[in-house]
Amino acid sequence: MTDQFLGYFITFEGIDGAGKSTHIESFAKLMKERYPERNIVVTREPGGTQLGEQLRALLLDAPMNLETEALLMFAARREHIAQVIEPALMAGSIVISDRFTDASFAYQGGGRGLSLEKLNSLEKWVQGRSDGTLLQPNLTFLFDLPGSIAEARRSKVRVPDKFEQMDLDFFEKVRQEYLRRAKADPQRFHLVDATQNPEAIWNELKSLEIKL
Ligand SMILES: Nc1ncnc2c1ncn2[C@@H]1O[C@H](COP(=O)(O)OP(=O)(O)O)[C@@H](O)[C@H]1O
Ligand SMILES: Cc1cn([C@H]2C[C@H](O)[C@@H](COP(=O)(O)OP(=O)(O)O)O2)c(=O)[nH]c1=O
Repeated sequence: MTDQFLGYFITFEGIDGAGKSTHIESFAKLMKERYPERNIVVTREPGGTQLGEQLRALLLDAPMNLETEALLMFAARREHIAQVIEPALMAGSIVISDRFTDASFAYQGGGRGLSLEKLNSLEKWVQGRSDGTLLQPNLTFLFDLPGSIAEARRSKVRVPDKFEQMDLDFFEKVRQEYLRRAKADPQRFHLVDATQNPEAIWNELKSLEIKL
């Protein structure tokens, strides 16, 4: 039997420093105002569960083999789906996640060079459902901007983690893989020009009609 999701799954994606975190909480509030009867779940990857947060601490700090990194990202994701995302969607909640699988394709695939074949099989394994479909976001905001602008924004405010220490060439490859995926699935992706000022971005997010 097909498990019917009554909820709606939204993800925020983009290279580090693109401006996702700046907008995610206000966006969650906006959804609550629009849909007061719905429960809103704001979560993140890697993370979102106790185990996922432990894996996050390792992933953002310890240098590791590429396959190990991908497997741990997807292990954290499996737990996140099982404990948080699927139950919330089954109960009709709106789930808003700071990153999901597009980030694995972009960072481990585009950035570090893991093959699409391996990423596709991990995705199938971790997001596969009993009816043969894959759990996917209904809507993904991709905050797009050149790596140099993102780097300048980051350097003002934070101590870089493992990924944020990567060079511009890495972030350009990550960005290109995000854009490739957005082009391949225009129905799911909404591309945000993240070079705009925060007010303009917020107006864009607010004006988007979202049909649950
Ligand atoms: N549109 C913007 N223009 C200029 N600076 C921004 C913009 N959006 C966010 N910032 C700033 O850039 C930094 C990184 O933003 P953040 O939202 O943490 O990015 P992300 O979550 O995508 O890594 C923060 O200091 C934030 O205030
Ligand atoms: C979900 C995910 C994140 N990442 C990376 C991207 C980011 O550099 C990092 C954590 O993302 P993020 O939460 O955006 O970092 P911050 O708290 O600094 O805003 O993990 C991957 O490499 N693969 C993945 O599958």
